Amino acid sequence: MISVSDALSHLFDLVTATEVEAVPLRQAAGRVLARDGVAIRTQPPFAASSMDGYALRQTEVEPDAMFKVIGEAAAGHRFDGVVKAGQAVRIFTGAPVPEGADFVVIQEDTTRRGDLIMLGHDIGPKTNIRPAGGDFHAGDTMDAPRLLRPADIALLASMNVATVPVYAKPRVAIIATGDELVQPGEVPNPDQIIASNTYGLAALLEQYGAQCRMIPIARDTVPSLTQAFTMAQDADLIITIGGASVGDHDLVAPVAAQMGMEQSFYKVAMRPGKPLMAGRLRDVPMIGLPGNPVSAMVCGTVFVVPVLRKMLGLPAAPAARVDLPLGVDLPANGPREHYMRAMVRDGAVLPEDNQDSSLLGILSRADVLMVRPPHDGARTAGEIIGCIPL
Ligand SMILES: Nc1nc2c(c(=O)[nH]1)N[C@H]1C(S)=C(S)[C@@H](COP(=O)(O)OP(=O)(O)OC[C@H]3O[C@@H](n4cnc5c(N)ncnc54)[C@H](O)[C@@H]3O)O[C@H]1N2
Ligand code: MOO
Repeated sequence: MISVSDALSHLFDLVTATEVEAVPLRQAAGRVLARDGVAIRTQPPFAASSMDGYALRQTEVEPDAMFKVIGEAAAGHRFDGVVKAGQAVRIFTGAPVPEGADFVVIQEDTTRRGDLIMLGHDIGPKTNIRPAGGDFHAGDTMDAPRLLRPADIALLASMNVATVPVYAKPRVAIIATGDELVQPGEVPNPDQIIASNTYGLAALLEQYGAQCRMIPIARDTVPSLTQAFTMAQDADLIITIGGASVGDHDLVAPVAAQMGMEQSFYKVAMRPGKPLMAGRLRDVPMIGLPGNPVSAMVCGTVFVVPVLRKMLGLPAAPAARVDLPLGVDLPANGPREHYMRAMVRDGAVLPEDNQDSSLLGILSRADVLMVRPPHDGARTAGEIIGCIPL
């Protein structure tokens, strides 16, 4: 058995970033920017008023000063003339500040009669002008790689980047295995159950940018599993679920081996998730997850999501953790790293009593996976422990 961190580095060695493709800005949210985004304009492109008011010369600002209004500047419509001594231009938020003016008095600080304005008494030093290029200049970049958030999309739009180079969504083929499985919505016979973790895993991976394809459930026979692997050969990553243990019907490893899989590792010192395997099947990276629903979902979170992030051009790194205080005392941990379903209440982390790896109800209720390192000693309430948010 290898450690979780060794398993993760072997997995990172199996994958590389996907191709780069160009997508319209509207489809770029949640994708990973693959090349630096370059501003093809300066924003704002001109000195712009930040308020509705009057543009004039700052040196002339004093209580009760009078100005003649000689024109108007609105957003999208500049005033073409020059503001001279004693003159002002009616201006609105977002409008270019006219030549000659270097100050905007907000309209609340003026009294207007006809084409004359008089200033009030409490005008501060703030110019109410946004300088040209205050946000960014042409040539400024958004650095890749970067997972594009909504604010990034707004910034790229403002830079006039309409087409965005992103890493292609990794195509992940998911193979559920087992005679006992039927799809949700089907009627199982008395000895059957519903395939669940396939659906949870697809949802998890798609949330992180994968494009998942569910291969029809492989039955516990060599031909059925061979057919499933063959159907998955055009994927960037093959995930199998179940059939990974040592039972007579656990055929994933033998069938993959028969088809030429180069195994990278089998078995990881973790709980749940011990019978994890990985390798390369005819050049396609493959990860074999244990069948227990919680084991598969935990391995999805701890291994597959970081692998996916690397395929999306992001740095190879384990799942992010937050440190939380323990809400209860804990006995010492055994030799395997334990990923415990836990709730967070009043800022403290409370592991569930029953950690059986078949119990999806407990996983669904959990807020975090609380991570206990191998051989971690007994802990007392209040001590800090690393947790992976779910
Ligand atoms: N003698 C031993 N037995 C087992 C060991 C061991 O070390 N020695 N390890 C146990 C551990 S830990 C795990 S985890 C499981 C892993 O088993 P498999 O990967 O071979 O998975 P299966 O046997 O196919 O299924 C286990 C369990 O999960 C259910 N299952 C499978 N696929 C799905 C699915 N897509 N959706 C919902 N449920 C699924 C399946 O019906 C079984 O109940 O092995 C232990 N045994
Ligand atoms: O590792 Mo199994 O995944 O403990 O249930």
